[in-house]
Amino acid sequence: MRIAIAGAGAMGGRFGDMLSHDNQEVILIDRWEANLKAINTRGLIVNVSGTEHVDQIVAVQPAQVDPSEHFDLVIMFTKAMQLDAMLTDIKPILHDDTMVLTLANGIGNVETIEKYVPKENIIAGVTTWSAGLDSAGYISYGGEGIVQMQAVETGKANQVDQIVEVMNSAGLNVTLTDDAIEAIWRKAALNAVLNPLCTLLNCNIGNLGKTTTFSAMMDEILAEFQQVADAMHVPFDVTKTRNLILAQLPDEANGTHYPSMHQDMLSKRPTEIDYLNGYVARQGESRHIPTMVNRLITQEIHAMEQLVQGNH
Ligand SMILES: NC(=O)C1=CN([C@@H]2O[C@H](COP(=O)(O)OP(=O)(O)OC[C@H]3O[C@@H](n4cnc5c(N)ncnc54)[C@H](OP(=O)(O)O)[C@@H]3O)[C@@H](O)[C@H]2O)C=CC1
Ligand SMILES: CC(C)(CO)C(=O)C(=O)O
Repeated sequence: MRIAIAGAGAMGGRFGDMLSHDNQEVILIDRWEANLKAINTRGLIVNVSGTEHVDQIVAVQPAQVDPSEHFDLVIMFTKAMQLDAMLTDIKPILHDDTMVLTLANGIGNVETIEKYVPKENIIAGVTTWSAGLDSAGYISYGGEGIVQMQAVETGKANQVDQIVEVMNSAGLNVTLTDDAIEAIWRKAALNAVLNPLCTLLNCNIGNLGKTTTFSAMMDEILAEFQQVADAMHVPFDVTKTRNLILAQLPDEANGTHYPSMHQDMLSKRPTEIDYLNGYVARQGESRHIPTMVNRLITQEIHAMEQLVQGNH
């Protein structure tokens, strides 16, 4: 299967590495020139639980992709705030026979893609796989994860089934769900708990889970998600969400992982807080639903962004 991964950072690199190792035709698309140069010069260096290998995978600028090229699948793996720009850049290769999969964190990504791609060509999903971007052309990963996804509209079932088969052959643990919106909200809530708390407390997921106040902090954040989801008529099961969060704590899951938001803060790069806690805080405020916890967390992360970036 011909696959283009738009966004060659930590997750784009991990998925590209796993798919290319399963003999799929994969290219990485990215605008970050230093990343492209490193990958095309020496290969993508991949550190898997301490053991390195080099993946000779092609990485190109969006403008370098021949518009006549047809990819069976494009996986969007930019950060949420880069998604619109990347879609504009790669629009020439978004043909009628190209499926577009989004596994990025945050709420609102599907709506952004719908501006560029017919709904029946969009597959929306979430993933608990993790990866770190150590430097340009160098990623590290470990642990296990899952992918849950669903076509936004029916009509391309055969293509979706082929994509599930290819991704599972690469070991990506993919299942189809009948409610991607619920899965996206559940993952966003997971990220709204783990990502900012690990970033503010400077700890990995496992150590956060060992604190005596973790459970109370999780429940405060999730209670506001539940109220806003109810008001927006979005199915949200706080117990399933709690269980998914707790399942990340063991080392063999994501316990040793510093969430992507922590990595962004270390790299002095913008975080996705506005697509997580910030999204729920805004939606709550517009409906006169108290969302003080998520609003304060959002403000704290933005303040931290300004401090680490020197914009204060
Ligand atoms: N990391 C993780 O463990 C997980 C992440 N996710 C989600 O997946 C999506 C992608 O995340 P992730 O792969 O971690 O993101 P990364 O920040 O690692 O990479 C995404 C893109 O950011 C840009 N970028 C990264 N670093 C730099 C830099 N130093 N200078 C310039 N550009 C840079 C590149 O795009 P560009 O060329 O446009 O600059 C890159 O393709 C996000 O929505 C994230 O929340 C989901 C599950 C786990
Ligand atoms: C790995 C995981 C699940 C932890 O929140 C994630 O989604 C991230 O790092 O952004």
